[in-house]
Amino acid sequence: MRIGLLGGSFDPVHCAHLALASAAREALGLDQVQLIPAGQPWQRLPLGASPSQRLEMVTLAIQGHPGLTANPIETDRSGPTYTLETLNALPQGPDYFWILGADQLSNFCTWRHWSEIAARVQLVVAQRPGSPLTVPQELAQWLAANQRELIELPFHPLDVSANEIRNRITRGESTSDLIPGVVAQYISEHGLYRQRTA
Ligand SMILES: Nc1ncnc2c1ncn2[C@@H]1O[C@H](COP(=O)(O)OP(=O)(O)OP(=O)(O)O)[C@@H](O)[C@H]1O
Ligand SMILES: O=C(O)c1ccc[n+]([C@@H]2O[C@H](COP(=O)([O-])O)[C@@H](O)[C@H]2O)c1
Repeated sequence: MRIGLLGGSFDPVHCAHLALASAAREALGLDQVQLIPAGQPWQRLPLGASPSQRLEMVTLAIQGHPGLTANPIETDRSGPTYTLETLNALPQGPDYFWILGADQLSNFCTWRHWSEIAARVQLVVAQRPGSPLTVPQELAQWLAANQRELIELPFHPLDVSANEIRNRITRGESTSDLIPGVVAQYISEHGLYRQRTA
């Protein structure tokens, strides 16, 4: 089994997340890609939606996307969300591919025990407008020393961010081009992002 993992705050999930997960699945021949909403993304708090709301939005968003699943492993856990803890809790056996955008790659060496994460998964990075795709020096050295490579995913750049979506909702503007209709409806029904949280 080859399983892709796309972790995120998903506050809210948007079309670039879905495109990224599907692109990785196709390009790398993955059996499935699991979207994993972080329970308490410690570098991100406060968030506009609760862990269960972000999980529900992801569950709605992946409807009709074959091979994409929502994994509640991090929203079911309490305390700050550390990716290594998640990897430790996943079943052994499959080959895991951790998918991330260029912005998070730049940040990767601030993750808790990042080198253990890099040893456990194949890292897969996608370009993102506004974030030059640069490999942090420490990670580049680690990859070379451990004869490991970073996979660069062929991915058509999409200038979409959850921050832009939250801002638009706060301003009362449409987000229909950036998020699935079911997610827009959920946000409206739950009154999310009408006021700025950070
Ligand atoms: N437009 C995009 N292109 C490529 N990767 C993306 C894009 N949007 C999000 N990602 C990646 O998806 C993962 C989860 O992202 P996250 O849930 O934090 O969304 P975000 O849009 O970056 O949020 P925010 O705007 O609040 O910072 C991260 O690895 C991020 O780099
Ligand atoms: O493990 C860590 O210390 C760590 C630090 C920062 C980010 N992450 C993970 O990176 C993913 C993307 O995070 P974010 O902030 O872009 O939503 C998400 O799965 C986070 O849990 C993980």
